[in-house]
Amino acid sequence: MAAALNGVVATASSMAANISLVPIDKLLLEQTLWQQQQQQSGGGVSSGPKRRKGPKERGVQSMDSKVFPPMLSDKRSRIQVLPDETSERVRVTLRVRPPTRAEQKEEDGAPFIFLDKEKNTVILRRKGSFVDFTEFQFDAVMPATALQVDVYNTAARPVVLDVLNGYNGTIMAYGQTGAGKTYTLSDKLSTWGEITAVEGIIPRSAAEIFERADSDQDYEYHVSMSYIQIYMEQIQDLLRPESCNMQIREGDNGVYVSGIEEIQVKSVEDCMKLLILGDRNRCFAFTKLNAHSSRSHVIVILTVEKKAKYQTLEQKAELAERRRLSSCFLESERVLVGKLFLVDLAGSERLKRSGSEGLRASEAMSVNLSLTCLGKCISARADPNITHVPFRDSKLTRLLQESLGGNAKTSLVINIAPCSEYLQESLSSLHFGSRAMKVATRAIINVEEEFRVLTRNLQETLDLQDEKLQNLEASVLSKDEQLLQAQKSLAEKARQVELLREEQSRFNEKFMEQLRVKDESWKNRLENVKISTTDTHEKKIQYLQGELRKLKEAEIEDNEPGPLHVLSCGLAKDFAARIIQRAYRRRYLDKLHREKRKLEVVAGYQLMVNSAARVFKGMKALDDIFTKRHSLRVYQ
Ligand SMILES: Nc1ncnc2c1ncn2[C@@H]1O[C@H](COP(=O)(O)OP(=O)(O)OP(=O)(O)O)[C@@H](O)[C@H]1O
Repeated sequence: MAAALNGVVATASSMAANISLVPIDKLLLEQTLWQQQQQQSGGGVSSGPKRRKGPKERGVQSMDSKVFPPMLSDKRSRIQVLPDETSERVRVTLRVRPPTRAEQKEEDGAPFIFLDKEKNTVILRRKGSFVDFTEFQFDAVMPATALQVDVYNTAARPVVLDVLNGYNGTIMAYGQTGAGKTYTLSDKLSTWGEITAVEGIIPRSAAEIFERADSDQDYEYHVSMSYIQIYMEQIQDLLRPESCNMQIREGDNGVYVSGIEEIQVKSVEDCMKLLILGDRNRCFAFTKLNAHSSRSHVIVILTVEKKAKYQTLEQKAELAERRRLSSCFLESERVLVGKLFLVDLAGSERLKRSGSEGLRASEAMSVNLSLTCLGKCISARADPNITHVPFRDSKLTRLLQESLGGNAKTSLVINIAPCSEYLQESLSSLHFGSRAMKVATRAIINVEEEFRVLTRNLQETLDLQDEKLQNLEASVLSKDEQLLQAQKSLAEKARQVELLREEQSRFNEKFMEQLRVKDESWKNRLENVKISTTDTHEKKIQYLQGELRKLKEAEIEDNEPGPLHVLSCGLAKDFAARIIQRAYRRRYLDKLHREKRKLEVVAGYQLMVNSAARVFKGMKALDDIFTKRHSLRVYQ
């Protein structure tokens, strides 16, 4: 067991189902490769808001003034106080962001937010008006001049200390876009792990945890970290960005994200590296209201396991013996498992103001929708008469179910902008914070026997494997189905081929028969070609020419669709038939031509004979004439 915990720690997790065995360096390397791939192909007091029309006004104070407008010290100004100040509930801190240069110019130095750090109250007053005001009271109010460390000490530190004692804790920043939520939680992360003045709640919490763990002589700590975002209602693991659209499951210890990566961290530096790594995959965008606006809700989860240290082998042996005797688990064998959720909510935004269009508008609408749902859950939790809380209406509320009045100590930081232009948005945030203060919580220390921690983690791993197996089985089934379909279509194709073959052999038979008939008819024709030997050559030639013409005519007729075409079941067959047919014709035509030529040669000989005869005859006549003349001369 100890060996297992020494090497790679199996962390208990109600949120995370996966035991991470991934060293940070390996993860960083994998992430870089993945990104390259992506580039190639990203208390005690509570108040309800009191809206009151004061009949008079007596001056204006600066924004961070400790002095209130006199009217508010009026006894008639009513502030609700929770009936039971010691009861556990969501703690709310208000933080006002310093004005930007543009805002400073616009406001003309006229304040509209008044804070009373003594009473922890805030008043919003309409610009130029001293009549309408709204007053809220929170657990703490932090002016624009408040340092990061002050905010951490007030809003976060108590929760972090509780987490170290085995409680679940949530620190959440809420407010309109550009109000300073990200600044409050995680601004200015340095890789070397040093906490500077500007570092936000997340690095400071991690630093506190490791500082305490290092100095604790009696307990050993195992810390692991997860980082997720909810973007357009899809959960993505920011440390494994390829894992998107992750599912939320419900186990014995509440809801958790199935398959989430939990990385063991051993120092603040490790945490910083993971935060920087996760931030690279976070969705930010430029809007008119914030140049670096978060388009998703992000949650950092730090799981702290704490168990008694066993220094020596003797101590371990003694422990084993005591366990054997008592047959139950001892206090010293128990593990405290505290989980810290650090939630940077995306800011609500009015599309008109932010000028978001297209995808940016869809993101804003998705964020607004989930924030509305969060508001509804808070309202339902704040009202004891309402029994149904619509946690399931959004992924955000489903995940934060325990933080909103369940087994968790929750601290909410309400961020508002300091200018009157955003009065409505600020009012809405303050109302939200005010309602949240009425949400009671019931945090308990999460103690688990060591073996249970492992068993549960193993069970969760098994669940995950089961799920993967089921998916595999489903995919195998679908492959089987595809195979069956392919086999069916193959059989059908084979049947068609068989039919075609039969048809082809039928055609071949008919075609051969046709050829035989043709052959016969050609033979007959040739046999009918009779030339009388007594005919003159001219007559023979005429006869043969006549035959030739007939043949040509017959050929033209044959070109028209005939029985061959009817029999044909395809172009190829038709083509083949034509070729054979033509070859036959050509053969017979050649034969006829040869006959004709022979006759012509014979006719040529005849002509030569005739002319030779004529020449011979002429010569004979000449001879006769000479003979006659010679004999006359001889006998005269
Ligand atoms: N207390 C502060 N001191 C100095 N600068 C601040 C403070 N709060 C916010 N800022 C600055 O104001 C700007 C907007 O803040 P931030 O990004 O934290 O707003 P946000 O509420 O997270 O907005 P979004 O919801 O759009 O992400 C940033 O430039 C940030 O540095």
